[in-house]
Amino acid sequence: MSLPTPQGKQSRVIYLPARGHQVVLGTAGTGKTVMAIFRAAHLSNPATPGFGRTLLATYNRTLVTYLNYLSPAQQANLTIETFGRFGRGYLHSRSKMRQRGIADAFQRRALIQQALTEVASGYKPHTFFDRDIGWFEDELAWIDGSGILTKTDYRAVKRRGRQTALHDSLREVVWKVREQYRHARTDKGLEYDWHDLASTVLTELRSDSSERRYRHVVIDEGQDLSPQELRSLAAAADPDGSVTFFGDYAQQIYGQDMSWRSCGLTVRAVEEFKDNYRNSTQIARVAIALSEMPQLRGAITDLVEPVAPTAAGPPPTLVQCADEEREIAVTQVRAKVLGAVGKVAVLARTWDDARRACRGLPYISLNTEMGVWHERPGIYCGAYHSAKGLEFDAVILPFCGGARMPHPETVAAFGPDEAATRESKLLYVGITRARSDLLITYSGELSSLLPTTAGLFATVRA
Ligand SMILES: Nc1ncnc2c1ncn2[C@@H]1O[C@H](COP(=O)(O)OP(=O)(O)OP(=O)(O)O)[C@@H](O)[C@H]1O
Repeated sequence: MSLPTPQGKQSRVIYLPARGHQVVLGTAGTGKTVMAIFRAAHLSNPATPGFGRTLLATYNRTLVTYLNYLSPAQQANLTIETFGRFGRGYLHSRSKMRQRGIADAFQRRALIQQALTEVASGYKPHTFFDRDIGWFEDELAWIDGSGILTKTDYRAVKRRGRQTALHDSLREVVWKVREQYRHARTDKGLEYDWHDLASTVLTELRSDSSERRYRHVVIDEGQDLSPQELRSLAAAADPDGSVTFFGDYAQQIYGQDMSWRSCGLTVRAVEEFKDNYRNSTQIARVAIALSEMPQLRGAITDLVEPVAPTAAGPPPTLVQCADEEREIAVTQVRAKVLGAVGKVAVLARTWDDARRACRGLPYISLNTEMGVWHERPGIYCGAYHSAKGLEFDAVILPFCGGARMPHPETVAAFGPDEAATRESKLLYVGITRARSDLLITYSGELSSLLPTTAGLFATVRA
């Protein structure tokens, strides 16, 4: 795989000082991942003054597979891994991690549900307890990801990103659920889950005066790591080394006014990438129109239409179908055609829907078990969130009717406004994965989250 030649600001970012903290921001397709790889290769190269062992960290395993594929050559000094793997390995090296000591997502959900039922039994019936379990999972993840360790701090903190503040008495309840959940989890021999691992990693690193394994840490897709994970990574780098954060801050889920300093980074200036090298002009226009819709206004800034060398492409197509079976048929016909000559991703809001759209097709699943990244033509299938950071020649997004987008579970958990913002960010990820072809299908009403500006799409009925 040959990486593109860095242009303009990109080259500068690779050669930023090998000491201190650096932040590089840019919207989709501006070359952050590629430059993160160049930067990590540079810092781990013995020819670089101040070189040293370098960790290139990101948030999911599919992305690690992709980064490994893109990396010019396996270098002895370079480790590419997820935050979770780094954290688990570090705690293991400090005798703070036993085999199978981390609750997986299913165990976590079941234990939170059980804790919620137990706590609710001590109160009079209240609609708060009827909230979707996803809301409680998300709130606990936010508490741990933010590094909130006491009830007092939780009650005092302003919950960013949430449109309606949670009443103090309800925070009391959430805290009880959290404590109950953690007791039940510990009773099962599960010391951690993937959300609270970072707090122990950070505490351990702060008291660990031994030499750091990594002189440099480079973080890709940093907006998807929690503040506590970022603090841990900053603490994991040698004080004489460097930390370089690449991310799309505009899409950060932990709130936009989270300061770098509070994430453990001391940053003097922020580098920004503005040129989109991935999407055709037509696809970028759809993404821009989406970012300007009320539910995302202000959340995604400075998105720009691509500059050369990206060519113009065919108009994105919006297909109105009689029903979902018809959507599947259209998706499959187009996936076969596009997948014969390039990489096509069929992405849906949930894994179930993605698999349903691809049933019977020969496809490669974008799941975290994907051990090898393929650059050959074919059909790739996954949920929107599994495609973060990746790119394809063509993207098909089935099931974009109003009944499925926003996802009803998200609406139930967070209410219509917050759900619209969250779900639009996922749509934004899906749309911006496409280099040249984009096809969206729906049945019933079109999702209100999608832009309908005249001329954005070629519209077809099937
Ligand atoms: N200077 C360049 N010249 C040509 N192509 C480039 C250049 N920089 C990046 N690209 C290409 O643009 C595409 C997007 O790059 P990359 O995946 O690094 O972007 P990103 O900012 O990480 O995007 P996202 O945040 O959406 O995942 C890739 O195909 C990459 O090879």
